[in-house]
Amino acid sequence: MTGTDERDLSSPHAPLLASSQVPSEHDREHETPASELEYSGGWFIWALTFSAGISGLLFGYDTGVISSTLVTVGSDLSNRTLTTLDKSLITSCTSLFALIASPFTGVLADKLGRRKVILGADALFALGAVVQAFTSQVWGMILGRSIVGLAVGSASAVTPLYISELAPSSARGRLVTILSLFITGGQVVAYIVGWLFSTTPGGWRWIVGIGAFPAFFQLAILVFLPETPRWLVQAGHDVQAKSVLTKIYQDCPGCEQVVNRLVRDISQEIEQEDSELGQPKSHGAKPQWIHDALQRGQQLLHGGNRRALIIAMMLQAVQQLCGFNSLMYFSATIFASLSFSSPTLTSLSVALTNFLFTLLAFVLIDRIGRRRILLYSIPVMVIALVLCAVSFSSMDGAWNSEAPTSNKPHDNHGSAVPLAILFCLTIYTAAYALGLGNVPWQQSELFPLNVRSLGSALATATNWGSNFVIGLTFLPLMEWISPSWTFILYAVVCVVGWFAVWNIYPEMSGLGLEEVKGLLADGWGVKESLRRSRNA
Ligand SMILES: O[C@H]1[C@H](O)[C@@H](O)[C@H](O)[C@@H](O)[C@H]1O
Repeated sequence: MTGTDERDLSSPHAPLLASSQVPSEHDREHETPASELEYSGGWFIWALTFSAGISGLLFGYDTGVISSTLVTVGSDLSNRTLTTLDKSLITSCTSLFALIASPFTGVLADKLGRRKVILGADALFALGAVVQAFTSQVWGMILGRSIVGLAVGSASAVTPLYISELAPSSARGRLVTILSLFITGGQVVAYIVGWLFSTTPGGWRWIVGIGAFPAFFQLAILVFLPETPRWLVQAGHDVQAKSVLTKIYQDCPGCEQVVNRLVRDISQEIEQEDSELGQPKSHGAKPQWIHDALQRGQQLLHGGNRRALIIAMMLQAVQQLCGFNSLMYFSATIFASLSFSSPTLTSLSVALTNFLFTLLAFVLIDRIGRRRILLYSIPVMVIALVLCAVSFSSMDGAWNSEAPTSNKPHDNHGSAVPLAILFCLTIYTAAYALGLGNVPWQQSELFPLNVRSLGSALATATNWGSNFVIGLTFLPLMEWISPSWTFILYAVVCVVGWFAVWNIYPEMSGLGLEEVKGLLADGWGVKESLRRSRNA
């Protein structure tokens, strides 16, 4: 770092622009706020989003791949057929380690930068894939899946943060949705690869090992990707921040003004946060980064930050507790029980629907808005779940998740009920993909810069905690309270989620990241956000 092109780190929030560059009052009045620009970003930001989105592909691939792995592994591990306990541990250790990794990711992303955490996640993705592909023991598989869990946890926390901090506000929704497209696309690829290798002896080693390739690819290209301007300003690298922003806004009319305005907004936000805090430094006992992390934790629990955290955690909890991943992990089991001739192919239809409707969400999200898309789509999920429950209740025989294929508890050949269930689950998946599947990943936009990565990380931990609960409880619930009541339970979660969204989730579409703070400062900001979006 050279003294001439960087701010003095000892006063990290000193005025950002050299005095000759500081605009006059008159200039400021005529500057266009970045949030009011109809600018969807040039090739640079799209290239960055696609490169970062590979993390989403890995996340989707590694979570989607488990169902086919479990059914093709045979007795290759520890020379025995997998027990139910083996299967549960192999499946759930990934969510558990993702849950453990995500809060630490927040601290690391602040200390080292967003980009380095993505690099670290890639290394873990590759290592986890290699360990799984070469192991011949059950514990080796659990170890590999746990390493992948650490990778998934950190990638899922840091990548939306990275993309939303780079994105121009009018395209932010769409750019973050690209991540969901990569996740759901990764799941489709995992189902297809699983199906292709299902009859090859030892094919499961390929299924899990293939996950290493995108990780290596991303590792190679990430070297060329920049850090986010917001992190750079916070770390005192202002000139680099400006040059990244200049590339992002290069095709935008009045680019220089917009960039100046943005840099000043970010730096003012940091200054204000520091002055609210009084910037006490750590003395003695605790290292500075622990001190900073604790301080951020305290800040997160106050006022608007606490509201942002509640919204982000609520959305992530509803995304998982609505039960969607029970389909992702066990749809083949469900369809086998319903006597479909090719359960894996039938479950591929769920993954495909999820992907295609995420694509539709990508087109619609910035136009319709996050809040509205949720308020429209969740009721459709409720209706589909209730109809699914009614269909299940009209079937004979009790559910048996231990041996759904051999015992065929539901002998329904010739009945229309399995098709009705497939139809309801497809509608449920489509509505989920339009709203809940992707909106919660817009979480970073809710938080001001100083608590953004910690807040996003805690929301991501909520996602993985709830994912773990669903993965662990779905099959027992189907047996204990019946399929109908299980789906009714998910419908109740959706209803509760709908009311929570209605009451506390303001419309974020089109707001600049620096404006959101004001919205949540004195309340949930729902009315104010609706007023603004009507006027926009
Ligand atoms: O956004 C994603 C997506 O909807 C996936 O299909 C699902 O498996 C994940 O849990 C979720 O976080």
